[in-house]
Amino acid sequence: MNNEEEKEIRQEKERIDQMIVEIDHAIKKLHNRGSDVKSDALELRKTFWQDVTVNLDEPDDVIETFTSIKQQAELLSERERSHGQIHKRLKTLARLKDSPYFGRIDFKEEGEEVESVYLGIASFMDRNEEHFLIYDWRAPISSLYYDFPPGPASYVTPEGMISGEMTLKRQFIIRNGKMISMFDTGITIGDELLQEVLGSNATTQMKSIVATIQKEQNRIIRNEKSKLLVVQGVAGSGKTSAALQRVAYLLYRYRETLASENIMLFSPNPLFNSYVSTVLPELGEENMKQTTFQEYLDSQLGSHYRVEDSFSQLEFLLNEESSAYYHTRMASIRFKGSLSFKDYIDSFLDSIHLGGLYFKNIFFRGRVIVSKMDILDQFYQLDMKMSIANRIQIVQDWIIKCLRTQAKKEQKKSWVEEEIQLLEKEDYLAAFNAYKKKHRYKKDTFNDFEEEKKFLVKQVVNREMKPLIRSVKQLRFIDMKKIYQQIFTEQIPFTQELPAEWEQICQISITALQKNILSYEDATPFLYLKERIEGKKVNLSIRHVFIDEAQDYSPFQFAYLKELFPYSKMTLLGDMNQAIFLHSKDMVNIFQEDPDSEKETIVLTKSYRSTKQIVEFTRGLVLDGDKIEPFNREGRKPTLTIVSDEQDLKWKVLERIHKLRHRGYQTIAVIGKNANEAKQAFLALADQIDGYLMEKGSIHYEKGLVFIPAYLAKGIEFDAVIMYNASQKNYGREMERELFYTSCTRAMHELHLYSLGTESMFISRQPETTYDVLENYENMKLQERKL
Ligand SMILES: Nc1ncnc2c1ncn2[C@@H]1O[C@H](COP(=O)(O)OP(=O)(O)OP(=O)(O)O)[C@@H](O)[C@H]1O
Repeated sequence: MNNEEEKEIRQEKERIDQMIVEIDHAIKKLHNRGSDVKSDALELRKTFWQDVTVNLDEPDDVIETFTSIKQQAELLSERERSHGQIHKRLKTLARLKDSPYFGRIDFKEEGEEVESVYLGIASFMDRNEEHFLIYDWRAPISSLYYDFPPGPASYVTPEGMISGEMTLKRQFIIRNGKMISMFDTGITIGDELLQEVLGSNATTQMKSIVATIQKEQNRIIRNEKSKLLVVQGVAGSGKTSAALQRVAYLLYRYRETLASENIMLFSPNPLFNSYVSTVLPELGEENMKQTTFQEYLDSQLGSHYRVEDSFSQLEFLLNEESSAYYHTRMASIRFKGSLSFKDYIDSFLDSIHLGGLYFKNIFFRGRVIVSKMDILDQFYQLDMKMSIANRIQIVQDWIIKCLRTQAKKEQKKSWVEEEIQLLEKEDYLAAFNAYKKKHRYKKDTFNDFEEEKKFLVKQVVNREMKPLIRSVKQLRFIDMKKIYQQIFTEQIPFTQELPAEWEQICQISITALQKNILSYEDATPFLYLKERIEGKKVNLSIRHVFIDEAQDYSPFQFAYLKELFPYSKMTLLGDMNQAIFLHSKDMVNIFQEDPDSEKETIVLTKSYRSTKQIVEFTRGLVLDGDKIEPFNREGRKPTLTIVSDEQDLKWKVLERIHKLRHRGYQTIAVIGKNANEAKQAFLALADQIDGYLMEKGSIHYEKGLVFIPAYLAKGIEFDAVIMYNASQKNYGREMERELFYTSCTRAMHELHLYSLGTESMFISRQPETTYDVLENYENMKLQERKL
């Protein structure tokens, strides 16, 4: 190191020390303000009722009282809000104190002096609030750091483009307020830093990547224009990372108008939800709303139908090949996920304008009081030009009117008298309280016996009628199951071709519906039809929707989501090579070009997660793998161990786990092809070693050894992956390629494949140089030859 370099390091260290002093000062100041605001809020809460005038004598007084309470409540909530903001800022300052910044650029804007810009997770100003000591990584000027090497550079601000020259680009690793290392970088954002970050151990929670965002990823993060942003990225290319930093960016860029509750992330499973949940808080932002598509389906349909989940569908496809209706179901899944099926339902909807809706009788105390035929007549009497949903609305009002008329009639019936006699004391008291409320608490007793009786009669009838009215309001009088069933029983005029297996598809669909089962492939079409009849559901509060693992959505599901969030921008992230669900393969998928002019596609080809050796192996597993570029991080080659029986498998895997632990790896996954295999592996090893079994209900995972089915490992990563049985018997079908690839690409540092008998064709077709064959292999081959 020369003198100049030493001097630079010293100066940077001094600056960090100064920065810590400044941050400490800001923390102290804010702390004092926080205490004042907190005691203000506490005081306000204590004296809340002293400062409002409560007078309910006259209507005017009531209004005045109301206004005074409202004012007081607003004052209190304003104090509490600012206390919340102070608390949030204090947390950010604590993070800045630990690591004030991670980058520096010196930029000379045309015609200006050189300015040193330090980048951190949040901005920080000097005591006079005149200069930025640290710039937020999301500030317009910060994009220089991600987009350019030293040399000519420019960035976009709301006022226009600013050009100039970057004279220095530097990176820091600062922990506990002390500089650990510093590098000046060239073309990309420091290989050194990225090497260091990627070389560390996997964690059970995803980390933020703001210090090392790559140029292509930055395009995703800062994209503001596209209504539909499609990110196609290879495994481990940072799709999820980019999505989460994009959320943080949007929250910063539109902080006046956009809040975290206006952003929704659809993730592949609940485990993934918890995996990503710490990234935004780490960046000082609140988490966006998170859900899974399954959760959404369950919330809409789960209370009335047995909705099959996506994993059960996948398990069927993986395990039930011998089932009599396997091929029919495959065809059914394909067709029901397609836009043709959506068109088919639309044709059906056109036909039921004229006839074919089904309703249910409405019963009251065991008698039909509004018959399904009457409802049907009422519906079809209405003007055909009105939409179905509008007509349903009118019919609903009509039924409620009928129920109200019926309620009046019921009041005169003898059962009401009997019920009154049987009223429990509590029921009577409840009725009396309702009476008092109705008379604005001005009456302490019923006026006379007649009045009491009249009131109780009404109460008793209303009590019985209420649930009925509620269910009419929920449109439960529509017989949705029967209506949907017609899709499979009626001849529907349709110009496109139906699948060759249509007849059998109809049969299996009807059988399931009769058992009240909505298979996963039926759930979205059913919901679509239901909403077309009942009135479309749209969500207006969500402004940005993110769909991770988007390749696993069928075109039908995607079209449904687009209609559900008509005013949202969408970001889709996916990788066709990880399309584990049948409907997402070999058919038009949501990534394929469509003439949507507002759509922008960004392709990520570099894989950051795994070592170069693992990527060199995994890219051979997929068809267009030569486009996958490994990040240059060295590691061990993947290994293949062929074993002859279950016992051998158990001991070899156990030995491997011990070795991995010895090397310091803390998250190790034994990945099974399905839930059953993961469980078997767990049971086989449970008496020898501590580990967790992850099942589809699991919502988080801990450091250590996990046994997990491949589909649950989607989106997450481990230090080392052990594939429990990568045999040809287990992975011998072309349709299992993506599942195999997904499992292997979960590994960051080591990948070990075990095979009970001959290894899968996905392995044997790989160049031999990409993996090491261990132990028994030669013996096995010899035996095979002898046989
Ligand atoms: N720019 C980056 N700097 C540091 N780490 C990065 C960067 N980009 C990606 N990574 C790391 O690479 C790993 C994979 O990232 P991520 O999970 O976002 O990829 P993905 O494309 O969603 O993967 P998959 O589709 O395989 O689930 C993570 O550990 C992430 O932290």
